[in-house]
Amino acid sequence: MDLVLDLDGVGKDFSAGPFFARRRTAAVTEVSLRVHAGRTVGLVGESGSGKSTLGRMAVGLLTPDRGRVTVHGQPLSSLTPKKMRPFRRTMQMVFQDSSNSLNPRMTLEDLLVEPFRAQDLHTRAERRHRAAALADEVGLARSGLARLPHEFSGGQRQRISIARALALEPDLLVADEPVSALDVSVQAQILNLFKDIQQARGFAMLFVSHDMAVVEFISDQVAVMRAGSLVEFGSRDEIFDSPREPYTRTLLDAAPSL
Ligand SMILES: Nc1ncnc2c1ncn2[C@@H]1O[C@H](COP(=O)(O)OP(=O)(O)OP(=O)(O)O)[C@@H](O)[C@H]1O
Repeated sequence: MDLVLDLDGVGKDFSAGPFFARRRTAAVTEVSLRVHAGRTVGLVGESGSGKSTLGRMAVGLLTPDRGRVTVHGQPLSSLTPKKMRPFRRTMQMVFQDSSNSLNPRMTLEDLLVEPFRAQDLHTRAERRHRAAALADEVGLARSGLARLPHEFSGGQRQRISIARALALEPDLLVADEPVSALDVSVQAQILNLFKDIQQARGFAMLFVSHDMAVVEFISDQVAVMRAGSLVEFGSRDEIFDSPREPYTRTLLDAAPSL
């Protein structure tokens, strides 16, 4: 299978504490992890375990202090800022609060055209054509293309964010708690959408969530993080049916009934 994301011993330190006693602490100590095309790795662990930091390093939004991030054979550290710009298209991220960053004055069509404009791709007519196709793909009615973000529900706004992430045909999608802010019934719809678009497009996905039920539904493999380290990695069934680590068992026991 096609290897898309290869994290090799990556780590990241942050400065913490008051100015007179500042110290560097590791948010991520040293993590190695691979994600293949068409596959989803769920990333779980308690708050502060380093999941978001790892996700940001995977798409090049944060530079690791240790180790190497390779996407489709290309080590990100070897890319100059100029080369990074077109390469960034291949790695996209969807956040819990992505929809808050939608420009409130832009229509749905403008929002879906923007990724093409930013990369200077396609003619104006072609951009509009692609915007409409993206709306279809994520289940937004074309009749809504002239509407503004506040006219959509939270779930629909997350669909808009997903469509924008898909616009440039990424090989890797990092989703950081993308359904955590949504009602449970809407969560299921958005999770199904992630599955459908992955099946259709074949991108690799790293899916960060604190919710074990969500992770069980979406993942092929599961990575468990604790205090910046990877403590367990396995297939979904291994992790959920016969976890080796007591910490993984604690997470499962703490989860509401699956
Ligand atoms: N920009 C930053 N500056 C300083 N410290 C940071 C920064 N980002 C994260 N940290 C710290 O790094 C550690 C890991 O944070 P991270 O957000 O990656 O964890 P997480 O598992 O995603 O947690 P959560 O589920 O709460 O988001 C935490 O101790 C956090 O306080």
